[in-house]
Order: sequence, then structure tokens, then C-alpha cells
Amino acid sequence: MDSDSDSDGSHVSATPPRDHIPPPPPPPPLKPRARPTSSSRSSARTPAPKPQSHRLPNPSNLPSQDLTAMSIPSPLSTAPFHVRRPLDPPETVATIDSFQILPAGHFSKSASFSKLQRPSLNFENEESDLARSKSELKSETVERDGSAVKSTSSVKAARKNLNLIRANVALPPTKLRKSGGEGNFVRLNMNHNSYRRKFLSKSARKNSRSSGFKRFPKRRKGKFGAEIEAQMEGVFEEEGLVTESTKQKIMQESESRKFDSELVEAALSAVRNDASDVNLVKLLKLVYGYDLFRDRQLEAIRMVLAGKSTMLVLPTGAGKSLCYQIPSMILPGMTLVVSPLVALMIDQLKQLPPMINGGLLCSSQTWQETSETLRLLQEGSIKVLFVSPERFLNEDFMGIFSTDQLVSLVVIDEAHCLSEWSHNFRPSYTRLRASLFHVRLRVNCILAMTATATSTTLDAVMGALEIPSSNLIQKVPLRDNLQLFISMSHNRMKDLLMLLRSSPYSEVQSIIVYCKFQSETDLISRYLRDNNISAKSYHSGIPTKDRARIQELFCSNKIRVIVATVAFGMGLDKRDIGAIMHYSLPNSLEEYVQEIGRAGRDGRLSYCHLFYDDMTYFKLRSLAHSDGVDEYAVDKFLCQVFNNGTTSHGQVCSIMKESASRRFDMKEEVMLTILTHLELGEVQYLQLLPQLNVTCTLNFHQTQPVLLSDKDIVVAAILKKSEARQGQYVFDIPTVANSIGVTAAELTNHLQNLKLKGEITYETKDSAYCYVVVDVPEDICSLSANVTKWLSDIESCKVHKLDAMNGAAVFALNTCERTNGCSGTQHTWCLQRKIMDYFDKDYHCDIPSKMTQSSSFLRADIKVFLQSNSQAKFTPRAVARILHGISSPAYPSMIWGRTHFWGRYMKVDFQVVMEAAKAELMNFVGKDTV
Ligand SMILES: Nc1ncnc2c1ncn2[C@@H]1O[C@H](COP(=O)(O)OP(=O)(O)OP(=O)(O)O)[C@@H](O)[C@H]1O
Repeated sequence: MDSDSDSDGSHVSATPPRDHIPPPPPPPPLKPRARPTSSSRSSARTPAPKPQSHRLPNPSNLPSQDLTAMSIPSPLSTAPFHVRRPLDPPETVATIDSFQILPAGHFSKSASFSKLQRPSLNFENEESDLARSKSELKSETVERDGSAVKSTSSVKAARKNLNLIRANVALPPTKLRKSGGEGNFVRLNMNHNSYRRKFLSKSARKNSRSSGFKRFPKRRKGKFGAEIEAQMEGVFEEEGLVTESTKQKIMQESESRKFDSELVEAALSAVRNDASDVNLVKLLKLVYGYDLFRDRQLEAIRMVLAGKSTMLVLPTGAGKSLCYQIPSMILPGMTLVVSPLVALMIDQLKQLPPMINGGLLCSSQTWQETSETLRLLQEGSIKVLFVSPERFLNEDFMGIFSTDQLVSLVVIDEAHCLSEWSHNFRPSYTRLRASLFHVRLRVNCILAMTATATSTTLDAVMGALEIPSSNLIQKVPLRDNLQLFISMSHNRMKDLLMLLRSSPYSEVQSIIVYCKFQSETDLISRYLRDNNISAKSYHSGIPTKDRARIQELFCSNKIRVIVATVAFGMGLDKRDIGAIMHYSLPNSLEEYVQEIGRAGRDGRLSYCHLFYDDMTYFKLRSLAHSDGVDEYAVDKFLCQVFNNGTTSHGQVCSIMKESASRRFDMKEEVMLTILTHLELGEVQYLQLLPQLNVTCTLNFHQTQPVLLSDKDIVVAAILKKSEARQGQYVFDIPTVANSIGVTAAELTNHLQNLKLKGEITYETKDSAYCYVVVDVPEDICSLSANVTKWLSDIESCKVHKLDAMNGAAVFALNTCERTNGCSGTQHTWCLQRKIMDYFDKDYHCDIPSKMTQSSSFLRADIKVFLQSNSQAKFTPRAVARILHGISSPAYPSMIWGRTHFWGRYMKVDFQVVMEAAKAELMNFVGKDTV
């Protein structure tokens, strides 16, 4: 069977429109998505419904421009994305005890595993770059917030599916044994103790009228549902909820599960003998209930099974996960999935089919939970393990793989994060190089997946992972069931309300409105509620529990509109979101494509409307410069990193994040980017260690400190290197560790042991980047120049991405002749063209930037500003930031926002303002200072 075997007719044009939408003529580009004639395909499927038409938005109701009937010849139609409505997948799940691919003892017990059992595991800050700035404007920031979302969703999921993570707790072990499952879920401490209570003890449950099980969602029967039913049985019995018929049902399902697991086992061995398309489709049907593979899935699976590293670029919701899940069942070893966000990991774990035992290692777990996951790993009962890229910094973790070849496949999810030229560069991803996997994990096959990567990004990713260009599987980044609209707006709030009240949006059940600022989301959702639209805001400033609740309400259709920052949507698999509204311009076409990709995952026609206004563009353009740094600051930072060149090879050093950030006027994530570059750039100057709280305050409780120091060299070193303050000993962990030649992690392990013995108590603070010096640069100045140049290229790239997004929007608004299907505010055709050009050719925006290149009063204003703030020290960038209204660690808006120069030159190009500031500073303080 060919890889395009899903041309089965259940494509967009064949799917019903959203309820009550009156019919427009079916858009032409959707026509090619006809049902296949192949008998093998058609026999497996019920006939798809005929294309239906849709009523178009009422022109009179629209904010700015008319929406008239249109046909939409899609540029994507040459490579259509076929979305079919899946059959109901097996719903309830449980472990399949007969499915044991990794032999017991597959993990050598003598390996460094024992080390990992210690309470000393220092994974604390490992994903701390996932919890960076709180600023809503940075997509990285908000994504990191996403991690908070999962806790509740995971709980909810765990109630349905044993394969899932559960927040804080697992089901009581007795229940697991009873059900025969080995507990292939992973415990995840997301600090929701409220959930823990529900699973405490039998008596506690009995006494608890509010047991979580009572609120167990309606249990839908699935092929593998018996086990969870069986698990629940005990609980329901206790609560008198199990009837005879339920028990019978459970027994029947248990039998059917056994039968199904035997079938799956048989299908797997058939595929292992002969990975033919027919055998793979049989497996697909059995495990997922789907009749056919979607476009490019089979191709990707075949590549992976053949051991070829592959780059897979498919649009959001196209079914990338299946491309590693199926191989993970077939291949002998474990599949390691690297993901940038805990939210995503949890989501992926939740979506694993029941016969794949999944696990997760993340920083929010307690060490007991981490140890439990590692124990399952050791037993060989985890088949797919989700980890963050920071995990590879941890030698204990890496040690697991030092003996056997445990991993068959490495999957890099959101692989674009590897490239600094992507819209979402993660320094920690740069560690993910082919050599790491080949040498340390001894795995040759890497599957890199993304939905949004330009050709430049792809080159960078494939280069780092050594994926040959012939192994690229790619589809256009957009699904063709999305209609794209854009309108100029001078009163976005009113226009939004008007649009939501007009067709087709008035008939859409679930809508996301994306904003840039937290305050906007609160304001707009309140406004919508005041106007009788069920809406809630969602952003990283909302407490985790509340966010999870809001997401739940949205998913269960109890809230119609979510007004959110980019924090919402990561890992969200709500298939029937019918519309996405952009209240603000996205930062890039990648971000736009990602966000509109959350609509119409069920394949039905969905609507995406972008409100354009000039001010937002100017604001975002300013903010694109907020990560930039001067050579001056980089130089000072590098001097600190290498202690003015006095550090020596092997020395463990640390940089306290908060204080350094203020001192160098550099965001924490920028410091991390530089440090990662120093580790993974052309010359390796250092090796990053897991982040750590470095300042320790210690109290002795039993033995006299001096007596204890006689038999404990760590205590002796602490006494020597610490400052005594009111009976407490305050010291710097790396300094003490260096003095006795142990690692900081070893030192904290030792402290933990002393604490367990009751000898001491201690507290740590001051989160810091830690590293070992590998090589000291001979010329820090030229290194600073190189690093600055690299950072400034990244800064320009961000500006370029915003300009490309803006250019596409402005083209649609002002230049599009509204031919080829575009009409009124509907610009599907022209926006698709722009997006495709952008991803294909890394197209440069041909619309001149709106930024002003000069201003007659600029120099004079800078002069006044400097004179009136003569007590402060500025760099040209600091002045330019203030004039652009950009907050920075050393010049926060709380203080500097009060000056009337704040943001005054936002419309003048940042570089122009910086040059002017440089010239004025030279006049003002003399050449030496700048
Ligand atoms: N062959 C198939 N037939 C029908 N449905 C499928 C098929 N493959 C995957 N799906 C379903 O499509 C949905 C989206 O899949 P998945 O989450 O893997 O998409 P994705 O490409 O990873 O999207 P994103 O980039 O947004 O994470 C899931 O519900 C999945 O079960």
C-alpha cells in the first residue's frame, strides 16, 4: 500500500460543515480530495458524506470589509492534506501484560543505575529554562507555562486510562496488582495534593464522600477497557456502585481484552517478519481502529523501521505521533522521545495506545517518582520514555545507557527548536546532536518531527542530526480545511464582538481568541461575558489549578470562547475547535500556522480571523529587540564566566541567575544561550551542569561542628569556606565542592545524607547556571565579538520573521487584488501563497518595513534624557530600549516606565535609535564609556 493510502475520501470537502452553517459553494481546492477508487480502500470505509456548502459571513456584520461568497482555489491543492474523520479509537485502556518487548533485566542492574536510586538525584532545575521569563510576549515563555496545564488534564486522563500519567499519585498498588497491570503509568508530582487525597487509603476513600472516583467520567467501553474497569471495580464495590451487570460487563471486556492483546501480539510478530504495507495497516486497524494511514505516515514508518534517520515535516494534527508509536511497538528496544515541554510530554504520554507502556522524566517529579520511573526502566517495562533535552546534562541519566543498547529510536519532537533560525529556538536543544545519540546512546536512528520549519531551519536541524536530504518527508505546513480571514481594525474589541455574533462564528461551538498580553485576555473575556458570550481568559499568570479547570471546561464545551495568550493550546487535542481569532498579530508566520492549526483537527471547515492594527506591529517590533545584547555586556559576562581568564581546566563554576541578569542587563535565557554556545560552539570552552541553588545555609543539630568535621571532610570544608551568621553557616556550594574535588551534586547528596541522620538541616537558594571549565579562551575580546555577532543575527532573524508576518498581512489587506478566490476579508488563497513561499524559500518580506528611519527630535530628546538621568549609567542599547518602551532586567518598566521618554520612539527603527543614542552618549560622557 502506498503512503498516500489515506486518500479515502473523508477529506475536508466531504466532511459536514459545522452545524447550522448554510451552504456556500464548495471551495474548489477541496475538490481534488475525492474518495479513492481503489476497492481495497473503499471497502474499508463507509461512504463519505457529500460536500456541503457553508453560509458565508454576513457582510453587513463585519468589522471593516465585506465578506462575500467566495470560492477558494487553494495553492495547497497541489499537495493536499487529507483529513479523515477517524473511527472512534479504543477508549479505555490498560497494560497488556503479554506485551513485553524489553526482556526483564534488559537494563543492567550493575550499571550506574544504583546511583540513580539515591535521593540525591539532582534534576531540580533541569527544565528551568522551560520556566523562564513570565513575559507573555515570548512564545518560549508561555509554552513553558503550558507545563502547568497538564496536571489536571493528566488526572482526568488517568481516570480513563491506565496508560496515563496521573498527577501526584498512582492508583493504590493493590489495585494495580488486582487488575494485572503493572502500572504502566508514570507518577508525576505536579504539586496537586488535592488529588493525592483521593487515592490515599481504603478507609480514607471510604470516608471521603468526595472521592475522585465518584466523578469518574462516563466510562466508554473500549477494546482494552477491562483492566481499568477491573481496577475501578474494587473502588465501586467499596462504594456500593457495582451492579451484577457491570461485573458481567467487566468480565466480558476482560476476555475481549485478552483476545485483542493476543491479536495485537500476532499482528506485531507478522510485521516483524514482514513489514509489508498490508501487515502495517492491519496493525494500525487493530491498535488504533483506523482503516488507513494518512498521507506520508507509512513512508515515515517504513524509513524508521529500515533504521534510517528521518526528518518528518507534517502540519499540526496530521498524525506525526503515530509515526514513532508504531515503530516503538515493533522495534526491540526503547524509544526515547525528546520534547521541549512537560505539557507536551504529558499529552503525548496520554495519547499512547494501551499496549505501549510509557514513562516520563521531568523536573516536576519528586525524587521518589523519578526513582519509580527509573525502576520501571530498569525492569524493562517502559517502552516509550519522554524526556526533556536538559536530561542529557545529567550524567546519572546518561549512565543508564552506558552498557547495553537499550534505545532503538530517538525521536526529537518540535525539532525546529534546534535551530537558532527557527521561531522558537531552545538553547538546550542544541545539545541534541547526532554524535550524542550515536556515541552515548548507541542509537543510529533518529526521527526529527516538526510542523513548522523554513528551509533554513530544516538545513540546520538535518545538519545537526546528520539526516541526509533524501530522508526528508515533507508536506505543506497548512491544512486546507482552514479559511483565512484578515481585517484592519481600529476598535478590535468591538469588531471581535461583532464578528462573534455574526455567521459563521455565531454557530461555532469552540473558539480560541489569541492575544499578546495577559491584561488583554482578562479585559476581553470580561467584555465578552458582559455581552452574553461564554468566555474565559487563560494565561500563565492564572494559577495552575484554575488554568487546568478552564481548559477542562473548554474541552467539555462548557465554555465557548477561550481568550488566551500563546500559553494556551500546546498539547491540546480538542478536535472540534471551529475558529481561531487573532486579536493581535502573531510574531511569525510559524506562530500563525501553529495557532490556526489548532482549529479543524476534525477535518471540518474552520475559520481563522486576524485583526490587524498598526500599533500592535510597532509594539511587537520593539519587543523583537528585547533579547538583544551589546558587545560590551557580552564581554563583561564572559569575563565573569572565566573569572577574567583566571579559571582553570576542570574548575566548577556558577553564575547566579538573578543577580547576573541585573548586572549584565541580560535576560536569564540569553545568558543560558551564551553558555550553551560556549559549550556546543566550534570550540568547547565549558561543559554545562544541571542548574542548582548555590547558596546554602546550614544548621548543626547533634554533633558539635568541629567534632563532626574531624570525621567528615565535607563538614570540614564547609567550616573552612563558610561565613558564620547567628549560628548558621552560609556557603557557596560550588566553592566548597571545588575545594575537596567533588561535584556539586555529590556534595548535595552528602548533605542530604547528613540531614537524614538528623545531623544537620539546610536550605538552598540562588538558582545558578553551573558549569565546568574545559578551555579558557586566550582572547576574551574576540570571543565576545563573535558571540555578539551570532546573537545579533538571531535578533535580526526575529525581526525578519515578524516583518514577514506583517508583510503577508499587509499584502492581503492592501495589495491583494482579490482574485483567485480571495474576496472581502477572506484571503485564504493569498495568505496560503505567502506562507508557502515563506516556508519553501525563506522568502524575504517584499513589503518595506513601516518603521521610520529618522526623526528630527531624536538626538535632542536623547540629550535631554541623558541630562535628566545623569546619575545612571547607560549603554546605547539601554537608551534605545527605554525610548522603545522595552523593559529589561536593569531598566525595568516599573521604574523607567515613569519617564515621559518611555516608548516615545517606538515607531523609529531600533537600530536608528541605538545609533543616535551612541552618538549622544559619546558627546555626553566621552568615548571611553561607550
Ligand atoms: N491514520 C490516521 N487516521 C485517522 N486519524 C489519525 C491517523 N493518524 C493519526 N490520527 C489522529 O490524528 C490526531 C492528531 O494526531 P497527532 O497528535 O499525532 O498529530 P500531530 O501531527 O502530532 O499534531 P501536532 O503537531 O499538533 O502535535 C490524533 O487524534 C490521532 O489519533
